[in-house]
Amino acid sequence: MNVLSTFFKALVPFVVFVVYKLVQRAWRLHPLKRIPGPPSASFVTGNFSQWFGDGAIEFRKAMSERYGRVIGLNGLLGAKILAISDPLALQDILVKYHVDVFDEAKYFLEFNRVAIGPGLLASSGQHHRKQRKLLNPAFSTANIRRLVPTLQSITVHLQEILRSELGNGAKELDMSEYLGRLALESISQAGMGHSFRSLEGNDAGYGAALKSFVPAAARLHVWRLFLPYVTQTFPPTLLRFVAENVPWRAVRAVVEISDTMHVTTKEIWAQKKALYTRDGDKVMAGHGIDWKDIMSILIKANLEAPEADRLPDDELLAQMTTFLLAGTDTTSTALCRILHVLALHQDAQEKLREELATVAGEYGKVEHDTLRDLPYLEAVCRETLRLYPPAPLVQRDAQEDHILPLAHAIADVDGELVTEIFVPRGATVLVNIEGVNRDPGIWGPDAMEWRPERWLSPLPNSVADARVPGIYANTLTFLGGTRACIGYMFAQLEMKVVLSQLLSSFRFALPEREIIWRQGAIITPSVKGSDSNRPQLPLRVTLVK
Ligand code: HEM
Repeated sequence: MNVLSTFFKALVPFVVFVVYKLVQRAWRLHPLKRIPGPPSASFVTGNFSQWFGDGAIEFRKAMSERYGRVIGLNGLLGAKILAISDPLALQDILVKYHVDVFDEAKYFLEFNRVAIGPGLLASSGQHHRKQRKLLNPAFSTANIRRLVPTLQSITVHLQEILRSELGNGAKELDMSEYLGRLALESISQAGMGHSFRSLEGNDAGYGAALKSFVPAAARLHVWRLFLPYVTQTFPPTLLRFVAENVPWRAVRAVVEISDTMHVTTKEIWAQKKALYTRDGDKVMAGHGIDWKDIMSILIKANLEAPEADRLPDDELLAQMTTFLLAGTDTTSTALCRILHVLALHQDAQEKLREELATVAGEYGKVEHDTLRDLPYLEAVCRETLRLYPPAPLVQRDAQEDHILPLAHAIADVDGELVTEIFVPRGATVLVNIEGVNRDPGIWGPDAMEWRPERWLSPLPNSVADARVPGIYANTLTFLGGTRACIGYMFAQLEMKVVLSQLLSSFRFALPEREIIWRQGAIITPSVKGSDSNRPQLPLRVTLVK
């Protein structure tokens, strides 16, 4: 108890220091007040709850329509924030000045370092580049392609589970639950060559920890902002002791979850590394381990890399949980969205099924190259990921003063046209992924419509002219620049494998209850009126005759 009371006493000057820093920051960000945006809803949290809380999806849409490509929002304690979808400004933020000026927020990196370990989501600048240099080749087309049989057999397993649920009739099934389990099984087998038996509904250990990580982290949302100050001020052993004993369930939950994930990945890692170090390439042939997975590829790549490019074990180990965290809910919610739109657009669902029927084998399996080249499947995936990006925003913080150029002039609060914006050091910019993907100036007047056909004929010139700095289909869904999604090819492949097999076997239709979409860390499906935080996508499922 003594340690705790000393800690809380030491906290007083610390809190004063933090408040001073916040006020100083709000003052420095004063120039951003010239950018028009909605009035603040609260002095303490500004527009945060409107932008990220219930009703956020509609609020953001209304703000983009009203204020356009640069929106001046209110953040914590009156600090100004910009939400940006101007492609030229985004070139600066994501590509040109990413390493020197605009990086992930410090609190985000620090929280991930403490909770997940020193992986991609915890590293910045040149160090982040070094990690990507070693990791990128593991996600090459050739390596991802070798994972097709793994993904297909996981989907066959799901097909069998759904068939036995249905018997001979139709049934309402929560597809979010099944797709969540499938996404976890896919990334754990592809990422670590390990099954957590998620499809069987195994809800213990690593799988459970992974599922509860994001909600647990979200409960600490505002408090996470102070973490960089806390870790700079107090030694790690004291912080660990406090975190384990503090009467605050959310903190203790994060500690427990983080320990479970760390211990599990470490065991799998140690086993594989020992085998590889002993037997080298010969090990690929056996030991009952699937050596096609990303972890095995990385163990080999790291041991063979020149000394200067190698990463320490703890950094490689942390990537495993990073991949699983970043690749599970994003992919499952994207798949949920596709099934939902196909349930809304039965004609499109039928057209896709017809395209698949010409090429699908047993269980609806399609060869990799054929799957990649199916035009309507590609169009459905692109259009859904354009209109409904699972992660609609990401945050970047300016490390230095910077002048952002704009492709399209905006009027400031006095109605004066400006073609560049002064962004002071410490300012937060939100990369408005959704804003870019839905911009009628880029996509045309039907930008808000779900119309896969747009991808089957040449896109308007405005799409190429906009020079969106994204890695996927002129959108920002998987972002762009050095921090672009490392798993984007894997995610696309997984989505196509799953869709081809599920649509060959099942029809999906809307339930009686209304499905709505909610903003959390990512956008997830729910049922109107439900107070559950768990994603839900009840669809009426029938067997295809
Ligand atoms: C439809 C599915 C997916 C979407 C929409 C998506 C989207 C994104 C976005 C927007 C970012 C940038 C985040 C930021 O900078 O703050 C990102 C980063 C990342 N994604 Fe994905 N992702 C998906 C699937 C995956 C998969 C399957 C993996 C598995 C490996 C993955 C691994 C990562 C990692 C590790 C990063 C951090 C990259 C870095 O900082 O260098 N993602 N993703």
